[in-house]
Amino acid sequence: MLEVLQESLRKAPIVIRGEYPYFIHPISDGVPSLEPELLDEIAEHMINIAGTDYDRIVSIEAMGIPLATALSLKTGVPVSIVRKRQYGLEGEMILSQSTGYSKGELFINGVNKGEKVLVVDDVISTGGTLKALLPALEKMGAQITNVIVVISRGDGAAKMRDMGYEVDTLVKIDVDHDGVSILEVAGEQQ
Ligand SMILES: O=P(O)(O)OC[C@H]1O[C@H](OP(=O)(O)OP(=O)(O)O)[C@H](O)[C@@H]1O
Ligand SMILES: Nc1nc2[nH]cnc2c(=O)[nH]1
Repeated sequence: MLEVLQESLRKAPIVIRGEYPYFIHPISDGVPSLEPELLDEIAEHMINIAGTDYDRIVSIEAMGIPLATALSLKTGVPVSIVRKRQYGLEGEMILSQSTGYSKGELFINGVNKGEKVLVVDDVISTGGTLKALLPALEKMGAQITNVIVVISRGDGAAKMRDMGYEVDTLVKIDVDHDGVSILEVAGEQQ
């Protein structure tokens, strides 16, 4: 299951950002090369989890964009990207994002009251991003049907569950200075 994703994670290099061992992978960074087979495997898996019954796919720049695009092409569902830049459009929602290595603001546009929304992203780590985003989408009147994140590292997904949000993840990993270890793969017995 998810063989292309697992193989690519085993090859992921690590760089140190401050104290934080940061893995570099096509899905989370777009480098060195994001192969269509990998995107296809992930998009198919997301459709197996969430189906296609939603009005909008919401994802976060930068690395949610290829995932949301691949899913949109398969499902015919439109995409709204949560941006790190302000547009000042009517109804724009502003929120504060904090990750393990950055802080900033996010801006949501294009999500309409009453819409069924699928949220996808590349990585969940501290959960800081989704902790800010999911309540904001609900405040805008969206009904969140599923939240799917490709790679889980750390306890962000568990924290989101404690807040009442189920986050499906495709692989759980651990990262240290030597590389990535795969702890769990969706749909596989451990
Ligand atoms: O669970 P968290 O600790 O919040 O981390 C997860 C966030 O970190 C990454 O984005 P990043 O802000 O690095 O932006 P990028 O996609 O532009 O690289 C990832 O795409 C998530 O949005
Ligand atoms: N690429 C990448 N994205 C992340 N988002 C949260 N942690 C990480 C990480 O270690 N690597």
